[in-house]
Amino acid sequence: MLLLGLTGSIATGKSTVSELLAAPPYNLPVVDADKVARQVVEPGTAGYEQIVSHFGPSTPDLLAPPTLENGGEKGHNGKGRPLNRPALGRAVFGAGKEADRKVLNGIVHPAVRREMYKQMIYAYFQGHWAVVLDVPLLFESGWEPLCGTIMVVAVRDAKIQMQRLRARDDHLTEEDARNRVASQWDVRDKAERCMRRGEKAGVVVWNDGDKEELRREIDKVMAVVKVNHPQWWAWALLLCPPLAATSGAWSYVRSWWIKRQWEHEKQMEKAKL
Ligand SMILES: CC(C)(COP(=O)(O)OP(=O)(O)OC[C@H]1O[C@@H](n2cnc3c(N)ncnc32)[C@H](O)[C@@H]1O)[C@@H](O)C(=O)NCCC(=O)NCCS
Ligand SMILES: Nc1ncnc2c1ncn2[C@@H]1O[C@H](COP(=O)(O)OP(=O)(O)OP(=O)(O)O)[C@@H](O)[C@H]1O
Repeated sequence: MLLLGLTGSIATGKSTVSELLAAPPYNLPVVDADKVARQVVEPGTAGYEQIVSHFGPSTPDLLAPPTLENGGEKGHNGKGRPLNRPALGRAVFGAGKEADRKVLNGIVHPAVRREMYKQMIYAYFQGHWAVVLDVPLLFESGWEPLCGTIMVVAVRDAKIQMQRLRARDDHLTEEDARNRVASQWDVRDKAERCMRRGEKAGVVVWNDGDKEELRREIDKVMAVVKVNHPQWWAWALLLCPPLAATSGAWSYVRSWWIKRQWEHEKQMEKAKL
């Protein structure tokens, strides 16, 4: 089964693409890291407790105000009110907040990884030819070598990204939006890094146009991905676990090598400046 990593930067269109891939004619299962990241910090989880204990003292509005809809003072399950996500966002995105963001990532990411592995294994045993891993921080958090193919959804014009982000999340101020964009790698760098993997292992979808154009672009790109990863190969991997292990290991080593070379080049470029 192909692990198709879907990434980009904030508001460049990953969720829009994952909806297209989950619908006919593709019907692919999607493991959505943002969705899982919400589940693992619901009241009553270990993630929730750790976030409240670390960020509570410095963030007075960390929990959503009590309302009838969210279950009042003690929340729906009696384990606390849900997190006030915009407030937590302000605590971790922005200049000088890298250490707090690291703490939050350290709490959330291991739990996200565990849940994502479970969902991937489930998709493998269902015999799908591919599973989409929708992971915004795929490159930043080292998931890249796991993916047989990576699809980066990118925009050439940074203004479009900002406009779409502000239109979708109207609770964000312009500064909030800028901080969020700046907390990730530049999406054009991600596109370049993706192309470095070669056509079989990396595709870039440019999403500066309208949604109809995006759909056409996806159809074009998916035709290439399907030729490179046919259904018979998915069945061969399912029926022959040693083949799956060898193929997975080869793909991992190749991707790791490309990642290493890229990092080396970037270091050399920095040293020249
Ligand atoms: C800070 C939080 C509470 C803000 O919640 P909010 O509902 O406003 O945003 P949401 O979770 O929908 O994320 C929106 C987008 O922000 C970006 N983003 C989220 N977390 C991070 C992060 N730690 N670093 C950089 N970008 C991030 C992603 O592009 C994501 O798609 C939330 O983003 C969070 O818990 N982040 C840490 C977990 C994480 O890294 N999630 C990303 C997928 S693993
Ligand atoms: N081609 C397009 N034309 C117009 N609007 C678009 C296009 N692609 C995406 N959008 C809109 O831009 C916004 C951001 O898209 P989307 O939510 O898919 O991004 P994302 O990369 O998943 O963001 P995040 O990282 O925050 O999860 C959404 O409101 C979406 O409807």
